[in-house]
Amino acid sequence: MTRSALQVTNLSIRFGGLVAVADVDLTLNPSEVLCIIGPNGAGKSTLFNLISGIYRPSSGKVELDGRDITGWPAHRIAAAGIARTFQSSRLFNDLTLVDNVVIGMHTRTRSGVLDALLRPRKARAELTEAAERATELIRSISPHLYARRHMLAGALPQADRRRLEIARALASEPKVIMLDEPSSGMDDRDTDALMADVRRVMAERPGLSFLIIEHDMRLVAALPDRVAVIDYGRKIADGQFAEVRLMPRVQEAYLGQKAAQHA
Ligand SMILES: Nc1ncnc2c1ncn2[C@@H]1O[C@H](COP(=O)(O)OP(=O)(O)OP(=O)(O)O)[C@@H](O)[C@H]1O
Repeated sequence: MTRSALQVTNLSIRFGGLVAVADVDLTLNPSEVLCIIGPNGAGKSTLFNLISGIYRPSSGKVELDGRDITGWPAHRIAAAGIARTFQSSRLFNDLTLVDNVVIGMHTRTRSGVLDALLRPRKARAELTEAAERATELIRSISPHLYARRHMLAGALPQADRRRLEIARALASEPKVIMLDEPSSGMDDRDTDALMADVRRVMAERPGLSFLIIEHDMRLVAALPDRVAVIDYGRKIADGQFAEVRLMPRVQEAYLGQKAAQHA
């Protein structure tokens, strides 16, 4: 049996009286795309924060490639092979695209501040090599971004900012990459380009898995191998989108939200 890339078992977190994530089980296989969907406030981002070490779970287990990483701090989890993007952009606007990606490599570079002070030549050589690798990575992800690699990130339109964030996440050479609403703020054309980028990245990196929170049903219907639905912190469905979308519980979860919005 193949080992799962990511295994989440009975994962829960409470904030005071609120159980934001409740006994969630998830399996993400190598080379798989799994989308997490669910109404606003269902607990999707909190689940990401638990997996990536921003929050410590109240109970449950997270395993990466068979290794128990539960409760590890975020930087250790990143170094172990989980990269992520956030709903709101975390780019350095005053740095070029290449430098933003170089920063994403920090879990893979060896020189620290002390090295830079004590062995500046070695640190400089490592930085030059990182810039070359960052440039190559940008080229492999998107010719469009490659043409803009020396621009400041702050000058990029929204869709390119998202692409760059994915490039930066990939720079740490992760086993699992988690994208939090990658298509938000994109039109249909940009969303199609994003899906093409993800497929290209996957084709070039056998074994890499994607966990994606998404609201755009066009993407959810087309991109993932599987979909997991979260509602009130619990997983209420897991399977092919075509089947999951017809489940009464899933329809109720979304209808409940629409009713609340119209109240
Ligand atoms: N640090 C926190 N302290 C207290 N409550 C929190 C905290 N983080 C999240 N919550 C609560 O947990 C619940 C789940 O929030 P979360 O942001 O995970 O939902 P979501 O599914 O990602 O929503 P959206 O689709 O709107 O981004 C919400 O009720 C939220 O208010």
